[in-house]
Amino acid sequence: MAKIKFDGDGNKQETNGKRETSPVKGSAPPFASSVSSPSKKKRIYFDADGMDDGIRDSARDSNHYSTHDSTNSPHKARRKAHKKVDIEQRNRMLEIRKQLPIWTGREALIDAVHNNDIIVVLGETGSGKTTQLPQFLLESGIGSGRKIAVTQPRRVAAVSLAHRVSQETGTQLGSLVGYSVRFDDMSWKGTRLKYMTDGMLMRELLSDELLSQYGVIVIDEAHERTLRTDLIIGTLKSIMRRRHSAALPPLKVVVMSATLDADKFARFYNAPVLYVKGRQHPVRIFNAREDIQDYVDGALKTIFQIHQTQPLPGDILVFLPGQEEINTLGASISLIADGAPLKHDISILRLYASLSPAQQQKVFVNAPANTRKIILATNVAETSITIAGVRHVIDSGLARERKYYSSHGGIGVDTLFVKPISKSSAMQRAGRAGRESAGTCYRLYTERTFLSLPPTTPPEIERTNLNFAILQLKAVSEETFRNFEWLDEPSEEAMQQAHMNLFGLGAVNERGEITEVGKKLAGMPLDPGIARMLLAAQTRECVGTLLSLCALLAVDSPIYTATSASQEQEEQQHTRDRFASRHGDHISLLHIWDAYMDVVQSGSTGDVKEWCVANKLSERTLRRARDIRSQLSHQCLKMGMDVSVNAHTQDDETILQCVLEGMFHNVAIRQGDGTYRQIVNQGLVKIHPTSCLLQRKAPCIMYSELTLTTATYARTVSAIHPAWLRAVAFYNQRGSM
Ligand SMILES: Nc1ncnc2c1ncn2[C@@H]1O[C@H](COP(=O)(O)OP(=O)(O)OP(=O)(O)O)[C@@H](O)[C@H]1O
Repeated sequence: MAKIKFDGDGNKQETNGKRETSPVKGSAPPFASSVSSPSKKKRIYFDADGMDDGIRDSARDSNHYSTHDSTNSPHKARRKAHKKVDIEQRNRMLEIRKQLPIWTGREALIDAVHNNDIIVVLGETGSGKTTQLPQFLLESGIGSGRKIAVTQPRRVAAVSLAHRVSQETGTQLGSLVGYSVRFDDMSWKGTRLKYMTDGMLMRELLSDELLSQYGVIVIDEAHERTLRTDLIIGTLKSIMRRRHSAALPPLKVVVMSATLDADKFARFYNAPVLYVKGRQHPVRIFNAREDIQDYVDGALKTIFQIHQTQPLPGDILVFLPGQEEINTLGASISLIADGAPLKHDISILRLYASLSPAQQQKVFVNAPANTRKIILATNVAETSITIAGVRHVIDSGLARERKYYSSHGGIGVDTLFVKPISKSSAMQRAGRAGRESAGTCYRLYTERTFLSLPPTTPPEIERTNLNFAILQLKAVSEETFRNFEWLDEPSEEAMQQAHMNLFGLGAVNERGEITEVGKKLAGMPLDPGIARMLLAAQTRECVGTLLSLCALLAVDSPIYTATSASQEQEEQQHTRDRFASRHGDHISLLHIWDAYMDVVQSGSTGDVKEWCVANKLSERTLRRARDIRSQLSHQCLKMGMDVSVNAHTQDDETILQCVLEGMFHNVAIRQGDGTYRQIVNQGLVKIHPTSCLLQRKAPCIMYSELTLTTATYARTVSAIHPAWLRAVAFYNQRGSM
């Protein structure tokens, strides 16, 4: 294997975004404890499908304690756990906490929150903001005995932080300290410190407009400017005012940011800024001598260069744009590792957004002795988290991003594409190697390329459609929508398009007011279009089937996709052919689902695994879809829907008509040259090669998403009858009356 050449004499370091030239400092602490004995022969471990572990079990148990659970005994158990504190552990962790830079500012921070309703904390990464500041507030009794919420843009961070802080407090996860993320709630009414995604706090607003159960809201990673964080920041301003007039105790707000964007938040809220100095261990940066086009291959070579030359302990974290690249690289690593003599065992783990929280948490489990963990991740691992043991980062410099293209007079489209990251992302990625000790970061791009990157990623509000945002604000109340102040005002055109989309879905009426349909759509933890499909299914009595389809659309494709081996590509094509429907990919997905559920219901866990392997399907993805389906089903039952699978209304065309009600704007008509023209903005799209409709020449198609690579490709495509479009327009608008 040819070696990758990196620039860097080992002196270049990056510490919290500052490039320095001092020599490497700090020494590595001993490796965290290992759990199994080393083998003579080198082994490869995988986060294989179906491989359950302790975390999975505890997550499963946690459902018994869910706040949604109406039985009493779990609450009793929680209450009991709530009172149990492992004093020894708490004291041991206290010594570690006291080493963090933020500890010296403890009193000043508590005073500042006492004396101000809002403060902005500008803290360097690694200073201890996220784990410590909420504990300081809890310990000081701020918040009138109400809960403290800490919002995170990403699920994996919310869950792992709650794990860490519950350890630090010596309590059981889900009792004093808990988390709440989409489709997974590990908290109860007695939880005082709740790490949650910004999206979950938005959802809580739907049932508690003034967030009356909270005394403090801490908004973490505010500089990431996700759409939901922006929505919370804007909404809190009016909530604070309205809590005063409702004679509720004041709501305290802490906005935490890692960059100089802090000034923007301070101006917005007219709030003081407090600075916390950070402590980041030095990270040596190595830039590639030339930009590496085949970054998967570049990452592969770099992994083995590190593995064969660097001592243990020292796990490797690789940043890639998406799941496809992760799967490709994972397969290549195991191929090479199978045939080559390795210095140590390796354990390959994956981390990306659509994995379940339990699957994501596997990356935090220590590797067995004499084993190097290789974690293949997307940008979900970029901020907030600490993966113990990681000393080396490999950065492809790329991320998959969703961007919304608006269009004059029509309805814009969401497109996924791979693009270079920002400088601040690159620095965050490098920083993951220096959380516990000195580390190294290998960039698969030149220093020149790094210097040409934009300083920050633009706020999500500038690259997303506003359907969700407007619907959520209106669902909280028209007053919330009217009083809402944007940190960055979206364009008038984007607002109009969102209103048009929502009108098309029947979510708002012609005066722009939210309808009953709109309120139902906002209440579902889904994109409004997907939620609309479920409502359509209610009318057509096929909710049970649509639930399965919506769950499948919420995860990645269960069919293994890209790997470079042509034999594997052929096998994947066989899988697609085996389950293919003449109607297209949506029904094909349901064919996979039905076959999978047959095996689940009749076979053992081993049978399911074997069946998935034999059919080239990801059991992990299907299991995740099953989890999501059961959560959605619970939600639909609460809304009074019949979720049974009704054999009489199961015909494929009825199901596709339901899908079309939520995706009416994702429709294209076939042209003479074989391409398709979108009906809403006249753009040209091609059917993705993985679609079973590729050869069918259907005159009219609908699709779930567009991907922009060498052309604009429609993915998850089905053939529809043009006459259905008229019926859909009628149904949706009838819903809005
Ligand atoms: N799960 C963990 N395992 C080991 N150490 C941890 C863990 N979580 C946090 N730490 C330690 O605590 C330090 C502070 O973490 P914390 O997340 O509070 O920092 P932060 O200031 O919020 O940084 P960031 O902005 O990067 O999230 C980390 O640098 C690390 O040394």
